Amino acid sequence: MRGFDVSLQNVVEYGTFIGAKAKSKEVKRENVISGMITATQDEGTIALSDSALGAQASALIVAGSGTTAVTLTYAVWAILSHPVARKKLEEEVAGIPEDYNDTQLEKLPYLKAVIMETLRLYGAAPGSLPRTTPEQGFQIKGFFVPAGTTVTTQAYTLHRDAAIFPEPEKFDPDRFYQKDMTAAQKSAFTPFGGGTRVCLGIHLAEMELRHGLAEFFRECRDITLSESTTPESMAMENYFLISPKSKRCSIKAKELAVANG
Ligand code: HEM
Repeated sequence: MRGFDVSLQNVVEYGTFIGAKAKSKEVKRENVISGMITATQDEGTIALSDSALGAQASALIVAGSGTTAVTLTYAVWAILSHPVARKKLEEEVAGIPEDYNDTQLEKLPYLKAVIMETLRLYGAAPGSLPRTTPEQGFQIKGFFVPAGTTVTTQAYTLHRDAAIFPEPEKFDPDRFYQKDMTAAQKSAFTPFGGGTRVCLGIHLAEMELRHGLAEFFRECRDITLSESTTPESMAMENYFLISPKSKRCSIKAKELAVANG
């Protein structure tokens, strides 16, 4: 717990530092925090305080780093554990030019399918996302839920509903490969949440996943999982953000063992 407190403290301190830097105009390039300052000034609303800016920056660090990192970690594990998927992905990403860009990556159908299947099984935040019903209450499937009730749904079980995703426990990118999702899949597939509070970083996260996986599976053709990486070591723990029980997915290149994640 002490370790957690220290980490949180570090994030808050760094967030405050970023906020102060953006305010002092030391950073020449526009970034999301300086954008917030400009937007509130333009609208004539009260300027964001240093602590509010720091809190925004800290929240983005927390929401935007571990989430993508753990999803990438599970993606690498899943692909290295499935030789057919690995071969298809390696062949697809090997076909793009050396100086590839994101527009080219977006057009790769197998990479897209791998990312969707990873997000289905190993999206970083698959737990409850609470909402409060509006003042007029809420009608759903013939039931009335009174105003002010906390309601929630979560991706974990929706993504493992066999009626929507057959053989749900199977890592199978082909279920999304060059196929449109069914209507039921579209409404159940919520790795980034949904509605007005949907993940703010959805497009950045998808871009990071595309780049991370494309680069890894172009460059690391001789990588295998280390013996210590097993379904047990990768079993999912969930304290709002998931992580493997062992906190890592160890891989090795030829004789050299490296830790990933
Ligand atoms: C694979 C990576 C990611 C996953 C799976 C993920 C997932 C989620 C989920 C499930 C939520 C809750 C949405 C809801 O309540 O409906 C969320 C919220 C949020 N995410 Fe992400 N996220 C990822 C990456 C990122 C990145 C890269 C950023 C920004 C740099 C980010 C910023 C945020 C923010 C700011 C919120 C709060 C939005 C709000 O309450 O209005 N996320 N994310």
